Amino acid sequence: MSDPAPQLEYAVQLRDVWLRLGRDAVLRGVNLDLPKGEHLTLLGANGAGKTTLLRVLASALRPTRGEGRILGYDLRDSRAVRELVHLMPVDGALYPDLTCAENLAFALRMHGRSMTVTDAALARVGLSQAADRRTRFISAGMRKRLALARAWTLAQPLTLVDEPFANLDAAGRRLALELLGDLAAGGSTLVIAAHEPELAAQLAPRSLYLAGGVLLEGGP
Ligand SMILES: Nc1ncnc2c1ncn2[C@@H]1O[C@H](COP(=O)(O)OP(=O)(O)OP(=O)(O)O)[C@@H](O)[C@H]1O
Repeated sequence: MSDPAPQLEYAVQLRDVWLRLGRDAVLRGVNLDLPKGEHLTLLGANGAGKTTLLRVLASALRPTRGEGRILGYDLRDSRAVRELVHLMPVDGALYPDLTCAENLAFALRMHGRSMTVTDAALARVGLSQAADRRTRFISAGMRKRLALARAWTLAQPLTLVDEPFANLDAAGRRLALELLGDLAAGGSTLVIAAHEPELAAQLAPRSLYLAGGVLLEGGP
């Protein structure tokens, strides 16, 4: 299948994307058109390939076969894609020896943004008291809050979130909905991989289901 023509109204265009890791084909002929501003919930059992697909969309993994565009840029143009996309991995991908405030400031600096918003972002996620604690010493839920604060502060045009509700208490899940809702309202397109379809659907009513590396419409 040929490279899709760049269409600026699409956040994601994938054509027959295959990805092989080791011996296994983890993604098998994935096709996807996601218009800008239309948010997507990605469902599927453990090991179905959700994280792998998010990593392909972030240009962190290159398809073995097939083509794709992110906001009009070829997926192979990693530099351009990474300027526009934020991937929030399931473990938060924080630097364990940096404090909460330093983790946020570092991300902002890497994107040439002002670091003056760090305090406000920490306050927004209830982590003001933990600002100076190294992230290796905070709880999994606090790390999730910090990773959400980083995604919210960066507010990239395409935000990919892997299990944003995992490890959060009820207040944390409400906060995740609010922060991701702010991102959507601000114009970021969201792709949310989650095991909580009813929560994710509040933000992203369109859902697709991965099974054995194949992307299907609807639920299981
Ligand atoms: N680096 C790797 N090398 C080989 N296989 C891998 C690698 N990373 C992931 N896989 C395999 O790819 C498949 C899909 O994994 P992936 O993490 O994308 O699933 P997932 O849908 O996100 O699962 P979960 O819901 O458990 O987070 C799994 O079978 C996994 O073992």
